[in-house]
Amino acid sequence: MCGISALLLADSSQAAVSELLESLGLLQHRGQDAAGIVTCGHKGRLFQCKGNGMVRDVFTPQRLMALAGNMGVAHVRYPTAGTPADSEAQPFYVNSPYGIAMAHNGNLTNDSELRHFLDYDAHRHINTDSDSELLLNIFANNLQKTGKFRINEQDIFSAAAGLYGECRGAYAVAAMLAGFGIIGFRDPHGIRPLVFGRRKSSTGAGYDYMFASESVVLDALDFTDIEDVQPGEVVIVSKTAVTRRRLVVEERITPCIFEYVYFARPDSTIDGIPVYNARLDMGVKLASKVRQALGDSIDIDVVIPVPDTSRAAALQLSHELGLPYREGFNKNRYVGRTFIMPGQEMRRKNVRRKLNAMPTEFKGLNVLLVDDSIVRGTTSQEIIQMARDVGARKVYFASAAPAIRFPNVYGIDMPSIDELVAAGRSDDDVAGAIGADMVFFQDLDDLIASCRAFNPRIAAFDTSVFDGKYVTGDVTAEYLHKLEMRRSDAAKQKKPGDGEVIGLHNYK
Ligand SMILES: O=P(O)(O)OC[C@H]1O[C@H](OP(=O)(O)OP(=O)(O)O)[C@H](O)[C@@H]1O
Ligand SMILES: NC(=O)CC[C@H](N)C(=O)O
Ligand SMILES: [Mg+2]
Repeated sequence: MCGISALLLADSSQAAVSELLESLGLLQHRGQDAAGIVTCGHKGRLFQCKGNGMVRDVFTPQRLMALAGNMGVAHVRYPTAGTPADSEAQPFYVNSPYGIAMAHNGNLTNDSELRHFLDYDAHRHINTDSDSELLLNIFANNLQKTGKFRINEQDIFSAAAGLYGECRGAYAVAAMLAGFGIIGFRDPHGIRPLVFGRRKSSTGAGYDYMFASESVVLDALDFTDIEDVQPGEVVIVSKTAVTRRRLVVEERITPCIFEYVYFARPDSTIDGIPVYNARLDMGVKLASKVRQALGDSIDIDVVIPVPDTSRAAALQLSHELGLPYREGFNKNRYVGRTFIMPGQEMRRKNVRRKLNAMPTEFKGLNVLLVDDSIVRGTTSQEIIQMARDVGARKVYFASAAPAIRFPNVYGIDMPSIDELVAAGRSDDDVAGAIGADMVFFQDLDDLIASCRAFNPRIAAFDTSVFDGKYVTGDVTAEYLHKLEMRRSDAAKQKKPGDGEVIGLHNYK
């Protein structure tokens, strides 16, 4: 689940880089593997810094100074396609036509077909295994068709319409055309989020405009008039105007429900739904599930969240059940999110490095641990053991999301059904596998209701990891098999080619 942003400052003498950097800091929770910024300065020259690592590692003061210009595009990466190579850090760039830099959040489901088309028909060289490089080249190929010396907004809409016709899957995009402006668009189902907003220029030069994956970025940087880019909509911010057009209107738009469960920051609002409030409501509904299962014999002494994401749901659940809420696990704030780390061994070790159980909160007690989700079971397994090690008597485990039993193909790296602890298991079997006395999973209808409560206009969500229904309609068993072969933990152990691909990155 990558994070993307793009900024155009009205005053051409100002530099966009410091706020782009800040935007990446605010989106770090969406991708910890690579980061990058491309800016556009005088004479339409593009400047780039990107590479593997956290935001704080990739950008040194010296590298940042070199990123000149009043507009730019930025990215933090959590790979879901291709390899972890530096060369797949984003934004991607192509020189023709016009000079385009692009940052992509999501995952294309027809990447093999697009790769073939770009090679055999469009004759465009693709230098990495990244699906995002394909997306950029599809856009470039469509823009090329205009055949013009200088383009206008209509040409960009035509290129995007071509892309909508050719690309399947999930894509929220922030792009920049050298010397022209910035562009944001979302796939027709609106699976991945994208917002934009404006702000009066500090020098009175007009309005600054920004796109970002999450509204928290725009809030923090004092932007106002924050709106979602609509599914299937293209928003173009040039030096002189903002032009938007909804090119595809799907019958049902289906934002990814896992954004509300886990990915997004609680202080963001996505498609009109405040994430924190949706999580509180998940806690209310999960409480009634626990009550239903245990009836009058609730023998729980204390409710304890698994930091960080589950806190809102756990708090509200404890309130509903009239049980004390205690912070039993202390979190090391310097260890990142474990679920989005590559490789099971790394994830497992980091749960232990990150969370430490405080014996006073567990000794001799029946505890209810609450997490937002159980995916591979890495966190729950470790944490339940930790609770027992410090003297917990019974350990119940509640998940604010239903059991995850199907792979994700839209930008969450859950490619393999075999890695999902709940796949093919009953709830009792899951409890056995993670070492809990009992598990409680949210019902899917309740999860959907928790989100819809804040925006009933959204009739449905992408809930594929819970029900195996893929909203783009093109996900076959063969595709899922190929994905698993390419991206399971076992497949990732095989190293990519050792050779350095052509230097489109400059981190080292
Ligand atoms: O069953 P698993 O495969 O372990 O995945 C689920 C866990 O991973 C996530 O936590 P993470 O540490 O990534 O982030 P957080 O600090 O935001 O909760 C999520 O919040 C669950 O705790
Ligand atoms: N999580 C994402 O959005 C990933 C974007 C893209 N598919 C990549 O792997 O780089
Ligand atoms: Mg967690």
